[in-house]
Amino acid sequence: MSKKHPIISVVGSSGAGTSTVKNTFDQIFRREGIKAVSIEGDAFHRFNRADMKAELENRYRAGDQGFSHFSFEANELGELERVFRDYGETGKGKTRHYVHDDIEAERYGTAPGHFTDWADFEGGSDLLFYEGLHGCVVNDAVDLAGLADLKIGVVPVINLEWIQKIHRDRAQRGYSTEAVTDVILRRMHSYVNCIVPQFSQTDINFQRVPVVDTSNPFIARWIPTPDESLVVIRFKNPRGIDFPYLTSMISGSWMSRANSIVIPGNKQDLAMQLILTPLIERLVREAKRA
Ligand SMILES: Nc1ncnc2c1ncn2[C@@H]1O[C@H](COP(=O)(O)OP(=O)(O)O)[C@@H](O)[C@H]1O
Ligand SMILES: O=C(COP(=O)(O)O)[C@H](O)[C@H](O)COP(=O)(O)O
Repeated sequence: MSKKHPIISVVGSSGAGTSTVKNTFDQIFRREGIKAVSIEGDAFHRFNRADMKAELENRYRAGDQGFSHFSFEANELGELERVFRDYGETGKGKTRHYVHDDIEAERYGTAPGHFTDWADFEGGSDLLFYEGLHGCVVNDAVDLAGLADLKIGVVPVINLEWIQKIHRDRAQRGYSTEAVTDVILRRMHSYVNCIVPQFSQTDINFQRVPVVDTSNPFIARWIPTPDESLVVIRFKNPRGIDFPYLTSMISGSWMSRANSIVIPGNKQDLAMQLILTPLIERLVREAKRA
């Protein structure tokens, strides 16, 4: 846990919505005058696209059906832990970008399926913001959750997550529904063993639940909209959370458990601002005092 240089870690599976949630954090940082440096989790993949394809084929031939981008050994988690630890101690560190598609290729000047060079974080930041697949991993080799000061899970119910991934990968990455379905199936073992356990480490989970039929996510013509969903917000430690304030400020919200509030899907942005702003402000205030 770093105080002088706090770390916020937002974790979610592929297609869960962590990049989308980053937009809300950016709004809070902008409004509060907070300078954040950020890491996209894909930057710590171990292989580029071609090498990953070869690694997958080798492992399949060796009988390892469970290997995928979600697997610990497909990512440089030891390196990520070093970046978290160094940042927590010094406010310094480095990252890179994994280029998924032509838009990102244009932005970073690197071909899709490849990494940009490592680059140091800008100096003078107030905090480090991580969003991606593995920011709260705790296993025999690393304890990333222990180094993050605020841990957020983005965990839509699985049928919705699959709809979101299929639509995003078709629209932005040029994959077919069949190809994305194959990736979903292939990643099931590592999803259960590497991604899901993190959501027990997080401080707050945002779970979007559609209130329209998603029985067959592989034929959904569009992603259920915020108006077509609810969001369950669960607090690992509800002490200190002003639930009466939240339910009074978020119309249509209610408490489903002593540590969980349910809100209309179109109030997620408002809820995140109301909940996260004071938590982020406190992290930065304590950092300045440290
Ligand atoms: N709260 C939401 N409501 C509606 N669509 C969403 C929501 N969050 C994410 N999406 C959509 O789901 C897809 C995946 O989101 P993205 O942020 O790219 O996921 P990730 O970065 O976790 O892989 C995108 O098409 C995005 O627009
Ligand atoms: O799924 C993820 C996680 O990222 P996200 O959360 O953005 O989905 C991988 O980064 C891509 O699948 C890389 O594979 P590819 O080389 O096929 O892009």
